Amino acid sequence: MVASDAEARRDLARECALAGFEAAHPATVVREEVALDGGRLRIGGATIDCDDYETVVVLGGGNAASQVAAALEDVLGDALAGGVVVTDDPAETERVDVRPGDHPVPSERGVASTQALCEAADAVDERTLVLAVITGGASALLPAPAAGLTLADLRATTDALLDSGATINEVNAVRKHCSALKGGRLAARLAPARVATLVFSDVVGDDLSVIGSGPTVADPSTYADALAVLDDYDVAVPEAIRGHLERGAAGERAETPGADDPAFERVSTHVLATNRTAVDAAVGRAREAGYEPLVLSTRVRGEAREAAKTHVAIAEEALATGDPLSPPCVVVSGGECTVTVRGDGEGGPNLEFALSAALELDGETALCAVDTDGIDGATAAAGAVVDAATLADRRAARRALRENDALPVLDDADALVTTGATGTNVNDLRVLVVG
Ligand SMILES: O=C(O)C(=O)CO
Repeated sequence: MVASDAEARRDLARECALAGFEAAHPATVVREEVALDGGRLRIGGATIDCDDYETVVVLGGGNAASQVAAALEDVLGDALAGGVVVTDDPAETERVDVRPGDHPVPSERGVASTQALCEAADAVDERTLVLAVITGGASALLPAPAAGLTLADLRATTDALLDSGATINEVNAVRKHCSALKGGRLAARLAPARVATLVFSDVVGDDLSVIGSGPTVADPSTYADALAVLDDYDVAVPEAIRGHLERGAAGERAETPGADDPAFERVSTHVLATNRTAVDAAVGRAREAGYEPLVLSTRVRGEAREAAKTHVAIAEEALATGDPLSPPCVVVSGGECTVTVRGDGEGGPNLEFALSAALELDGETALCAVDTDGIDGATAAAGAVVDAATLADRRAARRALRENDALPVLDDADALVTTGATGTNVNDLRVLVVG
């Protein structure tokens, strides 16, 4: 293998991934998807006449919420009166109040910020157009304990759910039924205002009622579903939570609003960016570089180290037989892999994906695996770029993988992709460059 060819493949893998980050950044997305033209607000294919409303405000939360708010300020200018968003990744804004919260476990300051959001929500009326910004992370960043519950109850429940192996749909069925805001309750609070919800999806499959626990979306799940999740996964939660859910299932608490609830009569939902946004941009960069691209799937999930082997197998097949496409080619996938933590090391799903791939790769292939929010697991890296030459000591690398300690090995190999918080969050992205 010629060293410069290998380097070019690694560079291209990284460039494709970074193109994905840029395309999914709120500044890029909002510039493309939202425009104000003579009082008419275009959001994707829909149009709302701002002149029908006295006030336009932005309310919401999520990792990317303040970046979306800043981009909306640019588009709307004086037409935007203000608003409140809660985030852990603050951007500079002029009109919208950016308040702090924490993720993935809710915090005291998140509760205070969400209280400010609720007060702003209670101040709107039918002459208000609310742009409700919901991005990944909103479930933890917008904690509003239901009556009788405390932040400590929510924190203990979040911790237990995140360790349980339950899917995000299941986790959020519980969170929605412990909240005064999630599962459509924010929409109920905002009615009769006109609400246009702007969504950045970090959920595989983009179920609107799951993204950020769907504060403005009708909720198909029930208290009984929430209890079933706790039972199916043996999740130990505080007595107050179980009691609350049991009373809800017995009909003593109001259900989250469903599709026929009048709360949603004046609510529309607009998905501005998904994993596909990043995947398409990565494909575009590959094409520019003269490589035939293939989108494998935007729904790859499961144990990261195993999914990595499947990706390597696809590259091997391409090199050996030209199926599913002939090299030089670029295979892109998205979705969200998980890690079953057994050791006590530093890593995340993308770092484990990359390390597992590096142990298998042989031949003219480079792979980049990154989290589009720039923070894989709880590390300071977005992910890594690897190839057959990345690992100097394979035994040590295998041991690191066993101990969930991918970060130091990939750092020593100078393989990390380190971007810092990217301002967006549309799940994971992997790029295989096959020479
Ligand atoms: O990230 C969150 O807040 C979710 O619950 C999924 O969008």
